Amino acid sequence: MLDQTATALAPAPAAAAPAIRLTGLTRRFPGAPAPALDGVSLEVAAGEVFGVIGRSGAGKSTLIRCANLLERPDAGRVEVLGRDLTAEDEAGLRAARRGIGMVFQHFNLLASRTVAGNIAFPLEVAGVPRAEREARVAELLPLVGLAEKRDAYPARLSGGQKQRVGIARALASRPGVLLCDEATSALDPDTTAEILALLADLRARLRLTVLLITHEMAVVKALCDRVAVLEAGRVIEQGRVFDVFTRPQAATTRRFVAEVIGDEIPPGTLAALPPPGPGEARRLLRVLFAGPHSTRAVVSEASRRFGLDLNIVSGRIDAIGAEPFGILALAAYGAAPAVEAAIAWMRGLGLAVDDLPWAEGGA
Ligand SMILES: Nc1ncnc2c1ncn2[C@@H]1O[C@H](COP(=O)(O)OP(=O)(O)OP(=O)(O)O)[C@@H](O)[C@H]1O
Repeated sequence: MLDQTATALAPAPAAAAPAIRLTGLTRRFPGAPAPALDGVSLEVAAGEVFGVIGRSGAGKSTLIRCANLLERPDAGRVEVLGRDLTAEDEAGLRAARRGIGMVFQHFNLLASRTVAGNIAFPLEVAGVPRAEREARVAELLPLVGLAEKRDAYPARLSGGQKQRVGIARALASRPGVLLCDEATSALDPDTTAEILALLADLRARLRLTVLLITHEMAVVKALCDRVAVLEAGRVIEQGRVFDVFTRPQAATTRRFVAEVIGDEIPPGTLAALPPPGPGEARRLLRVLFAGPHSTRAVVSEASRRFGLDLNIVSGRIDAIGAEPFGILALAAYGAAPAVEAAIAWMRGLGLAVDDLPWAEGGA
């Protein structure tokens, strides 16, 4: 049975349909003033880690529950590994769910079973013979770093260890896709980092396809290839994590991104800057360097070439995956055409330059 499942759920070839395709998902709970999901569409490619981020109440839990039909959408379609779950009857759904692993925020372990017993549980339910179950558990324990804890009961485990069990259990039937519901939200920061590293490692080794929901941008940054931002049941922005982090479009996304990118201008900084001199323009610019630019050289050369006074008011150099980037906020003083020319010159170098509002002290 295990082998059959594995074959049926082998990763799709590159040109095939996405591993998960959600189309026009809508869910309104009876009596609720607004729908929890309002026409959500997204696609997760085979081997991709896709994050859905949103504030409390945005609709994330409803979305992930709809993705395996634990919650039935009022409208829309859920396709997983080429199978339309919305068209399946209960028996079909049970079979399809064996190809979908689920990791929960609160682990949902059985207190009366050992670590091995919890990991083997979905295999037992699926009727996998004992010897095969034991072989699979023996494979999974070292993979999640729990080789020593085989016979421990959940009450004796730390939160991080419990989630390792939850992850191993989700992988037990070699699912074609993994759904993660706030997998690190119940953990402290160090344990969160550990579990994120484990998921990143498993993802690389097993080429997992993952759809995860989270309210933490750090999770998206550490794990995801692409991200969708959910607000009031709608996707307000989606794209590659690098693009969304470095050039967020929606105000909500900018707030999320600021939490992890840390490119906010420290309070009081702008108020401390001088007003523009007579005939001078003063602009606040956000300059994004993607790739191996030297921020210092660009700032000093722009200043020299165009006769500007450029003050760095905040700066941050970071990387998302293997892609480095830098973000600077510059207060630019000089003749208006010279500032324009400097902006055009920087854009010509491939930098993204945007105006920021002069939020303090008045422009
Ligand atoms: N079973 C339910 N009955 C009625 N309303 C519900 C139900 N489940 C969710 N809702 C409502 O639907 C909206 C979306 O909830 P959902 O739990 O999906 O959001 P969320 O982004 O996961 O938030 P949180 O992070 O707080 O769980 C909220 O307004 C919520 O109150």
